Amino acid sequence: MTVNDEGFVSNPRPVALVALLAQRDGHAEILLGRKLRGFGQGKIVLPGGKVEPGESTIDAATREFFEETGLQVSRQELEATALIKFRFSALPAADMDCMAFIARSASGEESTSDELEPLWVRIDQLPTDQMWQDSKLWLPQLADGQRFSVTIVVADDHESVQSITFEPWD
Ligand SMILES: Nc1[nH]c(=O)nc2c1ncn2[C@H]1C[C@H](O)[C@@H](COP(=O)(O)OP(=O)(O)OP(=O)(O)O)O1
Repeated sequence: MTVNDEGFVSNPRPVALVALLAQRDGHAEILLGRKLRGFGQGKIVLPGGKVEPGESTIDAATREFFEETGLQVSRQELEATALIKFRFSALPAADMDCMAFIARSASGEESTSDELEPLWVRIDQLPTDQMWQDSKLWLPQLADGQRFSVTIVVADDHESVQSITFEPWD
């Protein structure tokens, strides 16, 4: 449990995210997806979702990634790379602490689920106009394999970035 600057108590939800990276047609690409329902519907995000009670973060990462994209990643393949804390000033109940894993290979056929439409995008051409405004400030570093912890405060308009703070993470 944390108390934010305004004194509100928040209890961030644990979330696991997976960034699958690959060279496709000579370009460095990442698998993102358009969220088809739930929080942030319509936005392009990293695949992933809630860690269930009693579940390990890495198990949640493989399970959510498979459920949302149809692709399987092995636990050995996943590299915990960044801790991303989203704080929503207007909606503290939506706060989340995300563990982002990088994967460099996956098996299976990707398919659209009822939660996500998977989309391969070039890392140097991220569709930032369809993503959360903060994502362009940290996703390139994640895709570059940098290790960091970041806290993002989304402003009351539920869109703009009120603050973003990077910290080293070991
Ligand atoms: N400010 C933000 N910037 C960003 O890039 N991605 C964000 C974000 N806020 C939320 N997300 C993403 C992370 C993750 O992909 C998704 C939220 O995960 P969840 O699937 O847990 O959401 P839901 O509320 O739909 O829960 P489920 O019931 O698990 O489907 O939204």
